[in-house]
Amino acid sequence: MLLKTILRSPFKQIVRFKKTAPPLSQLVVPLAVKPRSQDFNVGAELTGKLDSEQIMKLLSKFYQRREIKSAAFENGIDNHIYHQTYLSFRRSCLDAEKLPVDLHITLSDIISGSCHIDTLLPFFIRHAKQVFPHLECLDDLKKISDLRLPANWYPEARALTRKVVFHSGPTNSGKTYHALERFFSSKSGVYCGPLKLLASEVFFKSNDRGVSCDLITGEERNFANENKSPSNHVACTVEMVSVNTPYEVAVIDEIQMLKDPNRGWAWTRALLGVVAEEVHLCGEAAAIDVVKEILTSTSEEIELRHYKRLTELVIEDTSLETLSNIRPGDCLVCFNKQDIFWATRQIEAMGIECAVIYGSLPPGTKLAQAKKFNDPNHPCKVLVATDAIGMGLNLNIGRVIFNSLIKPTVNEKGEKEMDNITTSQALQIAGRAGRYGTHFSTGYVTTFKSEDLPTLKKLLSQHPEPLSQVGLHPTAEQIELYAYHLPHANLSNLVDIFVSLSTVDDSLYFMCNINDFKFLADMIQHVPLPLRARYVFCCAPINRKVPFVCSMFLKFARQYSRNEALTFDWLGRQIGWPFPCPNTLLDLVHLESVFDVLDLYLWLSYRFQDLFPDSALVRDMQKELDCLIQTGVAQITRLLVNSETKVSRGTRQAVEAEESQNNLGLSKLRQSVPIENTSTHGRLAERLMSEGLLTPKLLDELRKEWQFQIERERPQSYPAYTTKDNMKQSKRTRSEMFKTRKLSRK
Ligand SMILES: Nc1ncnc2c1ncn2[C@@H]1O[C@H](COP(=O)(O)OP(=O)(O)OP(=O)(O)O)[C@@H](O)[C@H]1O
Ligand SMILES: [Mg+2]
Repeated sequence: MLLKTILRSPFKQIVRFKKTAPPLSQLVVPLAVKPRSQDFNVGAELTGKLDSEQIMKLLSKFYQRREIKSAAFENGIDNHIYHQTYLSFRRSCLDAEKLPVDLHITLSDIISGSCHIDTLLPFFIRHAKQVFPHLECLDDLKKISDLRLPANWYPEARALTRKVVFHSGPTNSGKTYHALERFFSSKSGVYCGPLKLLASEVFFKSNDRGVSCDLITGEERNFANENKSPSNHVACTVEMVSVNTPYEVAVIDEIQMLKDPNRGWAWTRALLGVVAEEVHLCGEAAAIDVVKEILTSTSEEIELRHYKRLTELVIEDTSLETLSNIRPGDCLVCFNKQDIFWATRQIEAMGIECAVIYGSLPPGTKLAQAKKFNDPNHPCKVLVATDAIGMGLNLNIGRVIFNSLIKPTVNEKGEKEMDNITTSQALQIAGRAGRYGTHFSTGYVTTFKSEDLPTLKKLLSQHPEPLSQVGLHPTAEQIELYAYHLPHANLSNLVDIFVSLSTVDDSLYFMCNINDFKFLADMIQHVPLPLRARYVFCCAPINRKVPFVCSMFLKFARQYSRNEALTFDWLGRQIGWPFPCPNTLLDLVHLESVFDVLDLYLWLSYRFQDLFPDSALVRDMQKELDCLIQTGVAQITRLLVNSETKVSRGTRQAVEAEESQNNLGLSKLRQSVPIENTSTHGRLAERLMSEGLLTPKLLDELRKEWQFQIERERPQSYPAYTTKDNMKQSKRTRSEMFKTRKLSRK
């Protein structure tokens, strides 16, 4: 029971990265106050030498006084700063040789009884401002980080009264289609999408229709015109949209992403800042009210257009239960790579070819896999994917099967949660089945496990919760102004102080998660860089969980700080170019991270063209790498088998040696190694322990249950083969069944 409760129930676990924001005083780093250099001690000349013991006594008395504490508080000095200042002030008072004359005289007067101890207050506050410079400019800082009126950040958009059209409706209802029709017929337009693949799709569609359109993503500028002059139409990822270029029509897709804890700020910026006569928003009706509310600050009204789903979506009454029930047109959706690899292996063992799509695959590989799955003449008719397919690719899916309904997420407080997927996510993913225009005129959806089916039914019967807040993010200019006021604070610290002092209208807005930014800022803190360059480096969209990418990020920053060009040759040496075809899953995962490093290079090359001169060559390198990864993914079962052999043959040391050679973390290795029956528990347990979700005591109890359950549950879960012959037999039968079913559907 215990095992079931922990692993199967829709539990909610919160891992706190950041508990609650610490108070400002604990974020600011005290500065050391240098004693003044003076040739002779004027104070002593005038009033005689001071006795340290008497000074200690009077300062201690001063520190205890309630009146002094409350006066300090009025000057922005809280308990923490009060104490830190006291320690520093006492140190400098005891260094009597270097005391400022006025302080020397005042101390002497207090000791002689000719003046009250409270006379020290102005000196104490003067000292506090030296130790904590933010006290001097608190009002300025608060003003800079006043984010209550973000609409005012975009004067060019505010010079227009834009016509805003909200296309709402369920998935597959033609929202984007109708907005794009307006985009294609306009004299100039910008499409803002959530993913590179969606922006590319619009780029190709537009140019195919004879409407010249450029593609702009963080890593790519693709001009429709040969002479590289900009076209009137642009398809871009939402972060890249210009808030200075005027357009007739702007389309902002998946507008409900305004609520995204990490990227929401980009939709808010596009919504408030895009300079267009007509702004078309596409997305869930749940975003309507918040958009209306935001647009009251711009005095713009919205016109609502509602659409109905173009094909039927049926929730099946039975779950899949076993992979032998898989049929052509099925897409098994998993929320982690382990399950993807595991399921692929099992399905291919039945003689059924799979297409595989997950987030960290390069775009070319994703497209190649999608193409293979979509091609009616290709034998591959089953897709195993993460929710990376939730937005974007057009796939000929007949049925979506949720392998599980639990997905790890990071909420707006930077906390990692293991929770049931939201209604919005369930609808988005389920909505991939039976896309209009494919040969599946009805979409079907179900779960793998029967116990998940009621939850899925419930999720799909609900409407996504209305959005209450949308994301915001400090701009480079705001951080730069902070740096001007607090020149000694490092970037990560500046951002913390910014967030702590910022005022946000929390009835409508929230501050997006800045943990990734801070992580990168801390990593390159020791590298000497100008603030603007440092800020740009820290905005790089990299996955900080991949050690190889992080180490290359640091190398890029170092090379840049030395003002040395990051040439193709240099890059090749760093990453160990060229690579052979991947042989194990580790190789494949490593190639994926190398692809991300090249993406990082290209991303930086648009920001620092001089020192990243070889973007064209790197792009070619990336194409080659994409092909290698495609080859690897096409033979995923072979890679899985090779990985397993290596792991089972080798000892822990061998695995670790390979891991360090590949510059991968152990967790990555574990992630990439398929989990098979009994060993599942050991590795899963280790992972749960390392993630703090399981205690050793609990593990002990669980082990006892596992022993019992392994025997009992094995035959009911995915088909587990005991002997080779048995497996071959099952493989043949299933493959035949599959072919028959495929023919009968045709
Ligand atoms: N009126 C139409 N004529 C022809 N094709 C259409 C029409 N409406 C939609 N489609 C096609 O149907 C498919 C689904 O439409 P679309 O992508 O606009 O849906 P959506 O509501 O934006 O879905 P999602 O919420 O998943 O983004 C697309 O391939 C689109 O080209
Ligand atoms: Mg759409």
